[in-house]
This record gives sequence, C-alpha cells and structure tokens, in this order.
Amino acid sequence: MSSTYEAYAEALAKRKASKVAASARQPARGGARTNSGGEHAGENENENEEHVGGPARGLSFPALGLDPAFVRAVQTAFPNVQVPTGIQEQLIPEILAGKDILLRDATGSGKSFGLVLALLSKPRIVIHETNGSTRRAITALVVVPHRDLALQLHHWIERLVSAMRPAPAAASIVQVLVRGADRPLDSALAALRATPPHVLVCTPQALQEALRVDRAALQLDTLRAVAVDEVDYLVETVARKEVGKSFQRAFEKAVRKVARHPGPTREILDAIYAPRRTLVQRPYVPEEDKAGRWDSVEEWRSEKEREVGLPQLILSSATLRVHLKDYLFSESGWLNPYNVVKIMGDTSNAKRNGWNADRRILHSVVIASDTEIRNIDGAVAAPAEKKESAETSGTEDEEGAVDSKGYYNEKYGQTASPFDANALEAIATGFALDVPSVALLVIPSSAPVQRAVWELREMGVNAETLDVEASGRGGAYLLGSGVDVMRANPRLLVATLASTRGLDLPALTHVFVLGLAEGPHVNGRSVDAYVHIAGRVGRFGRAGRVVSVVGGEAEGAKVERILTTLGARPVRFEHFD
Ligand SMILES: Nc1ncnc2c1ncn2[C@@H]1O[C@H](COP(=O)(O)OP(=O)(O)OP(=O)(O)O)[C@@H](O)[C@H]1O
Repeated sequence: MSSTYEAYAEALAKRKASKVAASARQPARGGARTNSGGEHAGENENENEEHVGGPARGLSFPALGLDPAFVRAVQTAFPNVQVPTGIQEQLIPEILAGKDILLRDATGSGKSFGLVLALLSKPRIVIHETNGSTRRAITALVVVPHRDLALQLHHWIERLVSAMRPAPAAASIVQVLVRGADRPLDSALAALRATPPHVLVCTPQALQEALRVDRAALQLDTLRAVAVDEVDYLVETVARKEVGKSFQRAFEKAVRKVARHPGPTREILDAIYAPRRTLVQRPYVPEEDKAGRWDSVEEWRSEKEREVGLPQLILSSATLRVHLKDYLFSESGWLNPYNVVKIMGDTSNAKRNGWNADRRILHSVVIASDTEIRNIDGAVAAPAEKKESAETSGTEDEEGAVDSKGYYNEKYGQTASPFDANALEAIATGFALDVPSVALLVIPSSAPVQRAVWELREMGVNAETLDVEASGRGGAYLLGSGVDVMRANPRLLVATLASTRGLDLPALTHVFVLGLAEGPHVNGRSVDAYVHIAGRVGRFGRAGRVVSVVGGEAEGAKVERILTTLGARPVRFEHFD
C-alpha cells in the first residue's frame, strides 16, 4: 500500500514544485501567504502546501471566518482572548476550508484553543432520514492523549457555551468519552445517542472501547472532522538513522514492535480512513471520463476523493519529528494528498534567538546529594524580577488529597522508597520557598505517582496526584478560577509526562522535574519530552520556572545538553546558592 500511496504523493509533489517555480516567476503580492481555497470553495488547486508561521498579522477572528456573535461569546467567556494568535490566523481558515492539516507550533501558542474555535464554527451535521425527519450527528471528533486534557477542552467549550445568547444545552455542543470508574461507558454512550454533540472529545482507549461496544453511537460515517492533538505521542514511529548493521537490526525490531502493537490511535485512524486506501489502489478508468472532464489522472483522483467524502483530518503537536511527518504524510494513508496543508510554526527563529528568548521561563538544574543541594556549576544569575511571595504551605487534607492515610502508611511504610530522598527533599524545599499557588512535579514514566505523593506528604508538602476533575469544583479550580484558594494553600501536583501533555493550568508557575523524564539517554525523544514538560509554564507571556532535580553531575550535564539543544541556559535557583 505504502509504495502506491508514495507514488500518489510524489506525483503531487512534482506538480507542486512546478507550481512553486511558476509562482516564483510571478511578481510578489505581499503578505504572508494566500489561501488556495478548499473543498467547499470548489477551487482546490490540488497542491500540498507548506507554510511557516510568522508573527500575527493582526487579523480579527471574524476576518478568519468566525461568526461575529460566536466571537463575542468567546471574548466574554475568555476576556484575555481578543484577537487570534499567529498560528490561529493560519489554522482557523484552513480548518473552515475543510483541509487536512499537519500542524506544529510551540507549546502554549494557542493550537488547541484555535482548533476548538474552528471546529465549533463548522456547520452542524444534520442527517435527513428517508421518512422525512432530520436528526443531528456528531460533527467533529477530537482525540487527546489523556483524560485531563479531554476535561480541559470540555471545560473550555462549556465556558464558551454559557456565554452564548441564547445559550444552547452544553451536551448538544460537547461531550467527553474518557475512561474512569466515575464515568461508565454505558451512560456515556446513551448520552451520545440521545444528544449527539457538535464536538466529541475522547481518549483513544475510551473511543476504541466504545467502538467495540456500540459503533453506531459514534456515527463515524457522517463525521466532518477528526483532530488528533499531541499526535507524536499517540502515533509511535521509529527514527531512521544511516548507520551500521547493529542499528539496522534495532531499527527493524522497533518497526516490528510498532507493527505488532500499533496502539489505539493508529487502529482508529486506519478504520476511519480505510476507504482512501482502496481509492488509492483503484486504477484510472478512461471510460469513466466520457465527458472529458478531467485534464489529468490527478484531477480524476482528486474528484474521487471528494466523492468518498472522508472527514478532514487535523494532526497537531508542539513536536513533530521528521520520521513521524514522513509517516503521516507519505505512508499512513490517512491524509488526502489533494487537500492537505502543513502549518509549521517558526521554531527556527525561536531556536536561533534562544528558545527562551520570547518566553519568560527560567530553567534551573539542581543537584541533590547526601551532603548538599546546589545549583549545577556554571548556572547564571536569574534576571531581577519582582516576585510574588510564597505563603506558608499548609498540610491539612483537602478535596482531592490523599485521604486514606492509614491505608497508604500500611502500603508504603514498610517498603524501601523508589525515589532519591535527597531529590524529594530538594523539591519539597523549592516548593515551600518559591511556589505561590500551584506547581507540577513530573516524575519518570515508570515511577509510581501515588507513592511520590505519599512520600511528599510525609515531608509536609501539600502534594496530590494531578487530577483536574478532583482538584475542586469539578476542575474549575485548576482550569481557571481557583487561584485564590490555591494561593492560601499552595499545592504540588504530581504526574508523569503522559498525563500532563497539552494541559493549560493558568495558575501554574513552577514545574519540578525529577531526573530525566524520558529515560537516561539524551536524544530527540528526551528533548521533546523536556519541551512538553517545560511548556506547561510560560504560556501567553506568563512567567514560569522549570527546576530539574538530579542526583549527580553526570545527570546534570545531560539536562544541560537538553537545554543547550533548545538554546537555553541554566539559571541559578537562588534558594540553593
Ligand atoms: N488568541 C488568544 N489570545 C489570548 N490567549 C489565548 C489565545 N488563544 C489561546 N489563548 C490561551 O493560551 C493558552 C494556551 O493555549 P493552548 O492550550 O491552545 O496552546 P497549545 O499551543 O495547544 O499548547 P500545547 O502545545 O502545550 O498543547 C490557553 O490558556 C488559552 O486560553
């Protein structure tokens, strides 16, 4: 399949190259780029476009195609959101035009928020039954890696809905499908059937289970759009390297492993886009072209694509490695090569100027040993800044905290800790001295979160497992309104990287990282992991601090290498001078 598909994409790439050459001969028209239209406009130019983001052009949301009344609701619900960000200027019109999209831009640049606004602005799907009645169907499916991110998007949309006049029933606009004891699948599916929402937000595992139990409730056949956020986490691909035989064997083994365990997201996308694979392999039949409508085989195929009418696909992340882009673009068979656009935020600039240049994030590396807790050698002084003072860290139990103390004492009290006690002490100290309201502690993927919470609480830290919904008022505290409550009693949320990707917690000021979050090797994967971890702070001009706590010089040097790759330098965490 893949070779046919590659040939298919290659033909388009050639055509695009000749168009680019032709347009290079045209006089410049100014502006960043012009849109080539999309399926609705009927003026699809059959080209694979790529555009690289620049600064925002100062357009308004209505100028991007959003309804003015909807924009008023957005601005009422989110007073900080008045004009689109640079990436939203590019993303929103392409989503509204029905394009397939491969999107990458920095963490906190507004990708997910822009996605939500555009999907809500797509026309609602209404099915006309043979008996003359009509019913609504799900318009867009948004797949995210973890439950908390699903709840965050749900919360955003509910806020928006409540600002609409008249306000529709929230369940008709958004529902979530996630796993959890408190969210039985049966009732979620019953709700979907009773009131199909405009947008369904789900995790891949929950969606896969739902498809097994009640495929009809998901209405995949009439979907208009599928979006996969954090796609590099959800779709695993293997990095290729031009090296010797031993690497080749490891590479092939890794490829076989992915083939054996493709993961739920691949399986879901394979199922939804299966008709495209059939289409790609279908030979051109000249007799079909009696009316001489098509100038080329490509135009014929492009029309067949429109006839099949698969939902547009939007794939996004702050980090998209080349091997993943290659896979998605040339091999997966999910994207429509006649109607796809790549939107790549301008990370090269950020890198050239220092990753940190336009973001107010301070990165520190702290070495915690038996004898001392200190900054890594060579850390520079932090720029002077007015700081909010940290208030005392309370220790009383709260909603969402570990309440069954006896149970955990019994469970953990008798066994050796898997954590480095010096590192936990450094984190507890840093938290007490520097955190005004909320901090996140990211521990390695294989480490037990609940145990870390218990140990920190034994040290007097107000620690809890990151769980947006349990954090207070069904998630409202962490997702927006709880700053004052949390300021009175700062909390340390503990999680692994997998459950923090994409999260936007406005009150978060600090991220502590225990060791190297993604294993002991410094490679593209660990750099990407750091980008996502650090990206939980410093969003939209807010200040933030990332403190990596390691056990020794060697590990500290690895974190420093990651920072160097990102164009950042460690600054001193002043409490450990
Ligand atoms: N146009 C805007 N103006 C002001 N703030 C915005 C705008 N768009 C989004 N935001 C805010 O920016 C924050 C980050 O947005 P979002 O989560 O969409 O970023 P992201 O690019 O998806 O990040 P990540 O890569 O970490 O998932 C949110 O708090 C959101 O409310």
